[in-house]
Amino acid sequence: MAIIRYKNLTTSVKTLSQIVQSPIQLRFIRTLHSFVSREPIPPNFHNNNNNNINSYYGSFRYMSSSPTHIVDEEPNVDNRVPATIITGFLGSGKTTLLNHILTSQHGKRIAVIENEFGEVDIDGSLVASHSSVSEDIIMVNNGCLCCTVRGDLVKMLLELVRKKRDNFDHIVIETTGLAKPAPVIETFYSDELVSEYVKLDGVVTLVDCKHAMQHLNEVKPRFVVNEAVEQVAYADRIIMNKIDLVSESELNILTKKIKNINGMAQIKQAKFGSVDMDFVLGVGGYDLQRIESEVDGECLSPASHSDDSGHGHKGHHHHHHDHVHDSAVSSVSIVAEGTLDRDEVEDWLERLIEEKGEDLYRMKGVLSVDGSEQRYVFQGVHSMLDDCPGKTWEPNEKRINKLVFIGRNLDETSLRKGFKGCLI
Ligand SMILES: Nc1nc2c(ncn2[C@@H]2O[C@H](COP(=O)(O)OP(=O)(O)OP(=O)(O)O)[C@@H](O)[C@H]2O)c(=O)[nH]1
Repeated sequence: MAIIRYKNLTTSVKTLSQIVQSPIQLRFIRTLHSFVSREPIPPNFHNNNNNNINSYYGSFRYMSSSPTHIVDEEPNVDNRVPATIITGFLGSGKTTLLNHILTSQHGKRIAVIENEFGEVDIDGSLVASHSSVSEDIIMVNNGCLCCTVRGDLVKMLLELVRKKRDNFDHIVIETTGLAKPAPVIETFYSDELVSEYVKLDGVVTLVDCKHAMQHLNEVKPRFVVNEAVEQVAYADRIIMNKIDLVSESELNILTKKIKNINGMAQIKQAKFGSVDMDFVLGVGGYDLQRIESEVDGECLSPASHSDDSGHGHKGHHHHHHDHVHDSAVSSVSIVAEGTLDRDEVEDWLERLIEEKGEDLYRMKGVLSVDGSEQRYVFQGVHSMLDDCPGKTWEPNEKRINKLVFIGRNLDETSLRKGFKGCLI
């Protein structure tokens, strides 16, 4: 069972009565986030095949009728519809990728939520002219998805699942070039109805290889976030787009820069957003069952730490610091053999999110804890922490713990100290 904990215990206690039981028995505790008023979803919404809906905001075009979706009613099967967030700086190629998704043969019926500043939905017409027949496209024109229209996003997601669930298999949300991903991600956790019916599949960030370095290095005034950095930091998948416009050495420098910010995401280079669909759809970025393969990826594989190799893994750690530019957002990864005291781990992680939740963008880990033959798997976004037992350790398998943290002003020394304090 996956449990989502929040740092604000008072809030949790206050709202225990509002715990929602989702199809995968995910216990959800509502936080202090602002909520928008909305109509309740009728219990039989799955069977509601009404094609005449209008979105609350902006134009809505329903582009096809589709075969009836068969809903698996088995208990413990996660029937929630996956949603992918596409983000990236202005002009990085988000619409180009979206068109690629909509015209590729992946067998999925996609509902699209887009938002653009201004009155004219230029991107909407671009997408529409390219898209195949089975997409829903909703435009949000009233501002940036991450701030003013977040409530609208909730409404639209609910509207989609309530009225048109039978007509799509996946939702793709294209954010404006300036959108900060965090509030959009939080929508999937902080709104109990959304989290009950929609699961966040992953954040895909487009990087314009020609201009990214300039944006990533831009020094912002105090308390002003650098959106380009944030978009890279929150990504599960990064598409380094427009590689036709840069040299090999420029690419290498940029790749290093990106890995310094986000040592967790898988990265692919592309021209015109042309990547395999399984790189962007069905990535399971927030799926505890898949954390292990994620942290086992290139970023945390022992081979990637050639500077320390040959000394075994014990106490092995790595900090993706950018020493050229003092970017406040970076990754810290820890790879170390040993077994941890489970209570200490839970205390440590909870303390961490309580004290540093604001600055901890993402964290993931696979740990060996005492008294368990199974891996202890966790993932977190800010002050949300989600954990569950993972795969069983083989009898003679080296118990190597792998953790990765992405955040602002991460204190590597204290993270390592915290980790070591849990070792038995
Ligand atoms: N040379 C080159 N141009 C590209 C590539 N990918 C996209 N473009 C072009 O870059 C421009 C911007 O691409 P879009 O897909 O509209 O970018 P976007 O991120 O949706 O842009 P905004 O919505 O303004 O944030 C378009 O003219 C694309 O044709 C690429 O790999 N190479």
